Amino acid sequence: MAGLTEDHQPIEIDDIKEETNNKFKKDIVDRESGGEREMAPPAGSSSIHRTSSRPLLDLSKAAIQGNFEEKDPTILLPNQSDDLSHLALDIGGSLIKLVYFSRHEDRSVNDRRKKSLKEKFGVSNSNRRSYPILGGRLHFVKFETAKINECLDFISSKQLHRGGMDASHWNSDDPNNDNAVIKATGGGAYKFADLFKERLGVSIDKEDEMNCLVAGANFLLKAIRHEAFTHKEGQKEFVQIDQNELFPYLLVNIGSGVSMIKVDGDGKFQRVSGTNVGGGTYWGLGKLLTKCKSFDELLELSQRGDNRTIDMLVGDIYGGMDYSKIGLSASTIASSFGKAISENKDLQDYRPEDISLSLLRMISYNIGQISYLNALRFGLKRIFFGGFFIRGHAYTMDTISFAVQFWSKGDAQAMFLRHEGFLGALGAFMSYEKHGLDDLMVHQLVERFPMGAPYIGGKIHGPPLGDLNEKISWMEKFVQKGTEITAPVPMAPPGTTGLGGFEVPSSRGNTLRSDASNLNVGVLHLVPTLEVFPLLADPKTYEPNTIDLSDHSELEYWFTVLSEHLPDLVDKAVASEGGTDDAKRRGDAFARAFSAHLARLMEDPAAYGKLGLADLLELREECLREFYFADAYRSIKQRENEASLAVLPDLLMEIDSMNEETRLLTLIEGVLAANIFDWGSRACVDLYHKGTIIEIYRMSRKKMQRPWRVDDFDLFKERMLGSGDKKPPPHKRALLFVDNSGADVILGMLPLARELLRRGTEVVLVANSLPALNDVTAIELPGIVAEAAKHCDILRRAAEAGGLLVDAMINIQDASKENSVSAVPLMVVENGCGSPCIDLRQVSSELAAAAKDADLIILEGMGRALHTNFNARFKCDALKLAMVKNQRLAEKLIKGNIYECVCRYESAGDQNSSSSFC
Ligand SMILES: CC(C)(COP(=O)(O)O)[C@@H](O)C(=O)NCCC(=O)O
Ligand SMILES: [Mn+2]
Repeated sequence: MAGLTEDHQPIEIDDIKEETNNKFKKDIVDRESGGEREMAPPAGSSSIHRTSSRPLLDLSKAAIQGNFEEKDPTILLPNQSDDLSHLALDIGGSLIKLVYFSRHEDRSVNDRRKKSLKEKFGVSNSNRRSYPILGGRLHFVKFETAKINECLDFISSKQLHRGGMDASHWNSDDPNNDNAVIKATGGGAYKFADLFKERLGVSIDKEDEMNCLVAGANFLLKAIRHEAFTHKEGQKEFVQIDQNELFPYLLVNIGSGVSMIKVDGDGKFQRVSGTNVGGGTYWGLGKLLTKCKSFDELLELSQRGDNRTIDMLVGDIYGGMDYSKIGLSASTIASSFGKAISENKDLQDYRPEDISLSLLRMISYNIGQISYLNALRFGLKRIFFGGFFIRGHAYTMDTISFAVQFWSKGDAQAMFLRHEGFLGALGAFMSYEKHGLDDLMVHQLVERFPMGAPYIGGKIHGPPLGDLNEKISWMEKFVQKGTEITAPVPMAPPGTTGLGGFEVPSSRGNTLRSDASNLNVGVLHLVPTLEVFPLLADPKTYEPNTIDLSDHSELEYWFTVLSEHLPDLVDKAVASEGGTDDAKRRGDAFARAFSAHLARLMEDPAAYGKLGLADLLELREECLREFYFADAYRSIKQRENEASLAVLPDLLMEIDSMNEETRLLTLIEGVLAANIFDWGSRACVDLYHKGTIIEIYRMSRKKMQRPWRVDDFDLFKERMLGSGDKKPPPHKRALLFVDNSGADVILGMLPLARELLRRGTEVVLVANSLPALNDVTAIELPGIVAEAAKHCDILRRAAEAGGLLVDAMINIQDASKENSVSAVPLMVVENGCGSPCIDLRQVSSELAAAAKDADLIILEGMGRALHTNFNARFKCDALKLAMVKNQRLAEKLIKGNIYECVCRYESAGDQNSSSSFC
């Protein structure tokens, strides 16, 4: 991603002051001598490529991120990728599964704002990064074993075998390690060991398959929030597993044969049973009976089958009746393939589709039944199924679920894993010592779905994508070739696989596709700095999303909103990059990629884990970043900032002429009115064509009559000003989660912050780490505050005290040194997100540190206070302020209309309070 100069243009390394460049190079050398990997760039070179022996930093296209005038700006290295990689493999009979980790060096250099925060809050994690997605990434890729050479090319092109590992550790001290070793499991680890040595010069360290399966499953179940799911009648439902209650469980791995493993803890397990009737049986018999050429083809066939033509049902024996005395319905399979005995038919008289389905049900039921009996034997309630037989196939999962449900009478539950194909490879990966990943917690992992990941991770793919250009041309080819993903998706509820396992599947359309693209695994970003927001009243039950997209009509609605917004967004994004041909091409690719994501999710809403509106909105931002659109709304934000700053002094004067009570009301009205500046809302964007920013702001303020639709202002006022003679103490520290640039932050939130400061409350402005729509970012805020501070003593002193003002303000600082000593500080922290919404289970460590002494939270805007967190409860006082800029949401959430407002206040001690709907 390119960095921004002050006029927000991308800059190249040549543009960076020589001093900065030298400083940066020195910084790298300093860090090396501090014990990190050696990676000194050769003098005078700005583009450094890997040597064959070890990875080096690639400084080409390095760019400053943030304010160019900062003394120690953050420098990003867009071309530096996968600098430290580690790889593990599971080489099976048909597929090679590859898990590799790319760790990025901490590329941020000193940042004054962060330094002062560190002093103030004592942020403990020394590993902090300014850029939330640079920690490291875990990638999941597959190849056909028959095409092992493609796999070797992939490893070689990414130099994944050169991760600096010795026999058991990574981070070997010897970078010229000739004894490089790759951990691998599966039969192919033995079969292809020589080939790996010959082609890549590496040895294979063979890991026990069962060990790996268990280690992989344990890691996934502990570290990934939406990993396990149940599957009933075509519907996935994610199950939140409490880490402390994970063990014991039964892991059923369905490969060619089936293993049943009782897992009691990390490294504690026992293979308690198994069956020789497994995936190999289905594929082998299926091949003989149907002449299918591949496993997927056989599964595909089953979707069009009717097993009643070949299975003997209870009804066939009892003249169409149920055998109700023992609880068997007429449609229950009495004997798989049993009809073939009495009918005078040959193999060719049966449809291959029916044979395939009959086989699939026979084997799935059998596995489900044996699994349940073993669970019963050991008193296990949870059974997780994995292995190549399942491969995301809806009908298989339904059948197994039904069998477990049926035999346990609902007592036990079958669960499946989203990364089920990668258990072994992940386990092999976990067997490297000292990578520390086994200690990672749920909140430190963020799964992203870059274009390519759902396809290369799921489908077996060809040569690796190198750079963005390749990705774009790949997208172009992809769209030309297969229209099924970008084609309009039918707006029908997802098909079901039938009423339980013993019935005939009622619908077997696209949603039951057996192909491997159903395995949607993204890239796991490991961000050790993320933390759970410490002020959440109950983190375990916290659910960020207010809108549940598993309701199909909701999904359909938001799908349409986002699709319709796309052309305008692409225009803005392309313009933000100068409207060049390259930008247009990227814009086009972005639109295709995002449409493909939307189509995929319409087809299978749970494809990427549990889907909420916040996830969709974040996906859009991530997709923009993937195609190198750093900040699509940058010029709009700048224009609105300038216009708002120009009228701020008049607004402050007007506010200062009021008494305390009127002032507080005016300030809250101001926040609500200014929240109208939202470039993500279609209605608002239509409005902007009708007047200038200031005209719209005036109009919006005029309409601010109370009562608002949700109006807890009186409660808030009482806490702030007291009633009668009782004057409550001010809050100690307030966290203000700010939303949009321009009027929203400058004419709305800053004046409110100023009031709090004036009353002796420390204020922390919490802003996005990365751009999203027209939201203000933590990097932009200090500049805005500095401008505002030119017109206001309170803000200036507080900003100085909070370490916000930099060199530009040094003269003013000197002039008012005495005042600044006593002022309560105004600070800025980044929230760790790049989305219009906020998931408080994963926030930056600096926000978590700032939250520790906070006793007031103000969440502002539709994304942060309505789409997410509307129902969130906090340990301290919380004020949620937003204008509802969408008619449907207004009706649904507040039983009101578009442009009505929410002022919801919940005090710390009053967790059960319900707001006053007016
Ligand atoms: C993306 C947004 C949540 C941003 O709102 P904000 O948080 O800035 O108040 C909002 O603009 C939105 O929900 N837009 C989509 C709905 C619509 O166009 O009506
Ligand atoms: Mn916003």
